[in-house]
Formats: sequence, structure tokens, C-alpha cells
Amino acid sequence: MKIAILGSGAFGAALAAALGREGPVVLWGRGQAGREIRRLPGLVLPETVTVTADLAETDSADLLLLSVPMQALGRFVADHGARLASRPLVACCKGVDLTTGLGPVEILETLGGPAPAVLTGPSFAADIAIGLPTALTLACRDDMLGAHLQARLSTPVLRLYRSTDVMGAELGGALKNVMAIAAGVVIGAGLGDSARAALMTRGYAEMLRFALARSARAETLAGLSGFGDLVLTCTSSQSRNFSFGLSLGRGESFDPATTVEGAATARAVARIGRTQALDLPVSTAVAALVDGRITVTEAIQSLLSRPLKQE
Ligand SMILES: NC(=O)C1=CN([C@@H]2O[C@H](COP(=O)(O)OP(=O)(O)OC[C@H]3O[C@@H](n4cnc5c(N)ncnc54)[C@H](OP(=O)(O)O)[C@@H]3O)[C@@H](O)[C@H]2O)C=CC1
Ligand SMILES: O=C(CO)COP(=O)(O)O
Repeated sequence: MKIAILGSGAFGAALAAALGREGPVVLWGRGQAGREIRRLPGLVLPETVTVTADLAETDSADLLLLSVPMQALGRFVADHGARLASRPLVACCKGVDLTTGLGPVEILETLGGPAPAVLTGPSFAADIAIGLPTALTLACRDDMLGAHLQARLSTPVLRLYRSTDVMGAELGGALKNVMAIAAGVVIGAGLGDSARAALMTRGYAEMLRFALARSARAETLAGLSGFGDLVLTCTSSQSRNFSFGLSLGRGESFDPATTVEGAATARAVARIGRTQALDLPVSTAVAALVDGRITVTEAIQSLLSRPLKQE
């Protein structure tokens, strides 16, 4: 039985490399020509990985991993839902859909098939691709299916921890990208490591506030998909979200073709925060900054001038 991965960007290809070391995998990408992975140059995929631009070649798989960017997932599911619906689906994207305010699992749930799962947590594609040890969260509301997926997708170096808290796992991965942009701005603007630690800590409090308002569990946010990924993404220049923030903070341009999930997610989260009267100062500042409504100086000022409060 085969696994198919839909989306041959950096993460989809890295997962294909990792899972392909254990068995057959089909990697589908739109416009994918040959075995060269444009978003992960130099990656040599195992021979067990079939690379294709023909979605029909994924029909023989009994498990589908969706690794297209978050803002493309809704359209992708609308276009190809009939082909996907009957098989277990694992979302491998991080974010909140700007149009609907939904997370990846809620979008996949509209297909009405087996309970969809989300695979998320601290993991750079480049690390997974070369087989470095990585630990991730696999969250599925159906724990029996979750246990099956956990066993199926774990490898000797890819350790999956299981959860039924889909909302918590999704939101940890979505919100940490917003905080990573903010952390990048802090460093890019020369505010220093102490300010970044403060931003990460208060950013985590904001992640928790938002997630608890959506019935997530606090311990999920404290795990790999929340705290773990926040630490990774806010402290490494390998992160695209952090690098984007760094450019904003330095007043430099950034390649618009780069996937920066935190930008749209900040907008979506800030909008939800407004309608639900949630206090989300960092997400609101990041949303305003990426929209060009405020400057870096104004964003920093908006956070530093807030009333003093209890921790
Ligand atoms: N890279 C990483 O280290 C990690 C990424 N993730 C998550 O994985 C998800 C995918 O990111 P990643 O692989 O890094 O992104 P990349 O930018 O590397 O690749 C995105 C891929 O998606 C394709 N794509 C874009 N829009 C569509 C569409 N409408 N239909 C089909 N394919 C589409 C792109 O094709 P094209 O090139 O033609 O535009 C490209 O192949 C994100 O949510 C990200 O947060 C999670 C963990 C780690
Ligand atoms: O999600 C990631 C690491 O866990 C990848 O982060 P970036 O999308 O910021 O590169």
C-alpha cells in the first residue's frame, strides 16, 4: 500500500524523502517536471518515490498527505475533493484560511470522509530531507485512526506524538508563524535577544489566549506543535517567516515568491480577534505591518506603550 503526498514544495518533498526510505511513495506536484525539486534544490529522492504531475497517479495510494500552502488548500479541495474524499487525509500545512477563518482539518472535514489529521511541529524541510531526527505532533479526532497514522508515518528518525486536540495542534502551528515574523522584526530592527525573548513569551501568552477561546487544550500549546515550533521558528534564520520579519525590521525587500504562511494568518487571526473581542496585540501589529498600514517603528511603539499589567 502506498502513501501519496500532494504538493511537491519543500515540505512535501522532504516528507517524500523521509517516508520513501521506508516504502513506496507517490509525490505529486503541479507542473512538476522530472525529479528535481525546485523548492529544495539538490534533494535526491529515493528510487521508491514516484514523482508525477498527474494527479491520477495518486489514486492507487491508501493514504494522502496534503502539503500545499494553507491559502491554496481550500481551492485545491474544491477542485479535487471527489478524488480525495474516501481516503484518510493528513494536512501538512500551517495556517488559518483567510477567506473562511478555518484551519486545514476543518477544510478537509467538508469532504465528509474519515476524520482528517494534521501533522505539525518543529521541523525544517531541509532537516527532514536529510534524515535528521525530528519530532512532530499527529492530531486526529478519531484516536484509533490517529494511532494507525502515527505508526504508519513514524520512522526511526521521524517521531510522531499523537493527540486528539486537532484545534490546539493546528493553532500552535498557525500562530507560531505570526510570532516568528514578529521575532524577525525585533531582531531586524536591532532590538536584541532580550526583546526577542520577551516577544516570544508574550506571543506564547497570546497564542494560548486565542487557542483556549477556540476550545483547544493548554497542554497541546505547550507541546511540539506550539511551544516547540515557536522556539524553532523564532530563533532560526532557516525559517522563512522569521527571515521575512528580519527583512521588514531591516527595511529590506523580500522575495514575494517565498511561502510565508504567517502573513495571511496574521490577517485572519487579527480579524477573528476583532470580532470576538480577543486581545491579540502581536498578531494585530503583524497584520497591520504586513498590510503596510503601520511602520516598524509604529508597530514596536504599539507594543511598548500598552498599559502595564499582571503577567
Ligand atoms: N518548508 C518547511 O520547512 C515546512 C513547511 N511546512 C508547511 O508546509 C506547507 C507547504 O509549505 P512548503 O512545502 O514549505 O512550501 P513551498 O513554498 O516550498 O512549496 C509550495 C508548493 O505548493 C505548490 N502550490 C502552491 N499553490 C498550489 C495550488 N493552488 N495547487 C497545488 N499546488 C500548489 C507550489 O507549486 P508552485 O511552485 O508551482 O507554486 C509548491 O510546489 C506550508 O503550510 C508550510 O507551513 C511545515 C513544516 C516545515
Ligand atoms: O514550519 C516550519 C518549521 O516547523 C517552517 O517554518 P517556515 O515556514 O517559517 O520556514
